[in-house]
Order: sequence, then structure tokens, then C-alpha cells
Amino acid sequence: MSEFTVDNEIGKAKPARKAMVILNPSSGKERAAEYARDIEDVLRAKGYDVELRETAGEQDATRFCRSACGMRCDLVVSAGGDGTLNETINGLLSQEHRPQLGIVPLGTVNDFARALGLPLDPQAAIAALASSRVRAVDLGRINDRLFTNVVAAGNIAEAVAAVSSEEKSRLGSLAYLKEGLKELVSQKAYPMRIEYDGEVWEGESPLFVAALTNSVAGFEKMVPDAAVDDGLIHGFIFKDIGWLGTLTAGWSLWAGSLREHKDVVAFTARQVSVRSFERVRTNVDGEEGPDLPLELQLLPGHVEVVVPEDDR
Ligand SMILES: Nc1ncnc2c1ncn2[C@@H]1O[C@H](COP(=O)(O)OP(=O)(O)OP(=O)(O)O)[C@@H](O)[C@H]1O
Repeated sequence: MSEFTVDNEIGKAKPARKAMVILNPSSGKERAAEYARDIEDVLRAKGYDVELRETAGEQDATRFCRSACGMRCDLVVSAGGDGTLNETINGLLSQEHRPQLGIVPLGTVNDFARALGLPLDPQAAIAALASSRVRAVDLGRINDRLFTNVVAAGNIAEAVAAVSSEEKSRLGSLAYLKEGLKELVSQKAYPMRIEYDGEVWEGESPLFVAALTNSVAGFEKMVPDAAVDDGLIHGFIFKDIGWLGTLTAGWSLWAGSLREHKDVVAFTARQVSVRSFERVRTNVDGEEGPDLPLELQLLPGHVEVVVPEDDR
């Protein structure tokens, strides 16, 4: 592997660009080795020196990405599901040098790739890494971590915890919808105090959702107008509305008109805090998150993601 490539135009050596590929071999249905080889081929053809790191368990992707920042890598590719992507971007926290990000979606839902309009087929996504186009996208900060897509506080967090991995593989995002509806109908509400850009909402709520993108649990209609680079947190407070209200809210969600529902407080903000004097669980990007309280902050254009040349 060469450490230097020659810039033919000016005839002098310049350092090769460095890329780190972070691959979760447990996602991607046993084809990890094949994908790793193909990703490396595309990146080498693009002029990168490539280092491959395979994760063996929780937080490995965060440590690898942090070391990629320290090595001043130009590009980090996250190959795995949303869990691996979330762990990868967390390696960018508080880093002075942030590499560009490539995404190869190998999970079941792949919310961030959907929101970005990236190819969901792994081989097509690998081919798209050859693109020279990048898009600066927002990330969210939640307490001392980062997130890409969504934070939910309340009964949906219980619902997601109830989805078994067998069901997740079999039903994909439908499994979440099924458990989510079950939890909403059960109607447990929590006392919450939600502050957003200086406004305050206080009351009983079964569920609060903060989304950065239009894809939430594979479902692209909840926040149809949320763009990955709009600089906004899209907040939804569900009021304590009984099962009939829940059904109509469910219908509005399905129809993409949740924002207009009379029992949903919808807002956009850059800073949100969520508190309760009861224990309230959360879900962050599809994985279990910290219990309340939460401090959320929007980090505009925080990472540049490689996107296909022709998705405009
Ligand atoms: N080698 C490994 N074996 C098992 N688990 C791993 C390994 N490496 C990382 N992990 C853990 O697997 C978790 C889930 O991974 P990820 O979300 O990428 O895959 P997935 O579950 O197939 O995707 P999805 O969440 O979309 O269904 C990660 O959060 C990580 O902590």
C-alpha cells in the first residue's frame, strides 16, 4: 500500500487521502467479507489508502471513528445498520477534525440512508461511494452523545424494547408499528415539562418525539417536510388523548398530517429540554437511550456525507 500518490498535474508528491472502513460483520446477512472487499476496491480506485476495522461489539465503532479523527482520516465509511452508524458518528463528538462520512446500509431499517436518499441496496450504496458529491447534514446532540435521526421519550421506548430481533428480521419496520400501536392504545402517560427555544409545554404525555429527518423507524410520512439539512429539530408532543384520539393520531401519522392533528403539539426548534419527575425511558436512533432528563441541541451541517452524483 503506497503512503504517497503523485499529483501528475504539478508533478510533486502529496499525501494519499486516508479512509477508514468501519464494518459490523454481524449485520448484512453473512456477506460482510464480500462487502468489505468491494468497499475497499471502490475507495482505492478513488485514490484512498484504506484501513478496514471490523467491530466485535458495543462501542467499537465509536472508538474506531474517534481514532480516525485523531489520524486525520479524510473519510470514514460506516457499513452496518443504524446502530453501527449511531456508534460511528458518536466518535465525531468534540473532535476538531471531522472526516467525511460514507454509509453502506446493511441493517433492517436504515433510517438515515433512507432520509438521505442513498441506495438501500448494499452493492448500489458501495458503488455510490465513488461519487465526488457530499452533502453537509445536521446531527443532534442528546446530553453527552450524538444522534442522526430520532429521539422518542415515553411509551414508544417501551415498545421498541419489546421488539425481538427475530421479529425485527421478519417484519422490519412493521414490527415497530405493531408494538408502537399496542403501547399507544395502552395509554400510559407521563408528566412532562418540555422547553423548546424559550417556549414551555407542561402536561401528561404518553410520547414525545424529536426527529431530525423524515424517516422514523422506516416510516417516511411522520415528518414529511423534515430535511437532513434544515437546521431544525422537529418536535411532536402527543397529548393524553385516550384510545380513540390515539387511533385518529395514528391515522394522521399514516396520512402524513400529524402536524395538523388537534391533540398533537408540533414545533420546530434548535434546542429542546425534556424533564419528568417520573422515570421515563427513551429510544435514540432505534436503540435504548438514557432516561429523562434530556437536553437536545441541533448541530447544523455537522458532517459531510458522500451522496450519489445524480440524486438531485
Ligand atoms: N461483531 C459483532 N457482533 C455482534 N454485535 C455487534 C458486533 N459489532 C457490533 N455489534 C453491535 O451490534 C449492534 C447493532 O448493529 P446494527 O444496528 O449495525 O445492525 P442490525 O441490528 O443488523 O441493524 P438494524 O438495527 O437496522 O436492525 C451495534 O449497536 C453494535 O453494538
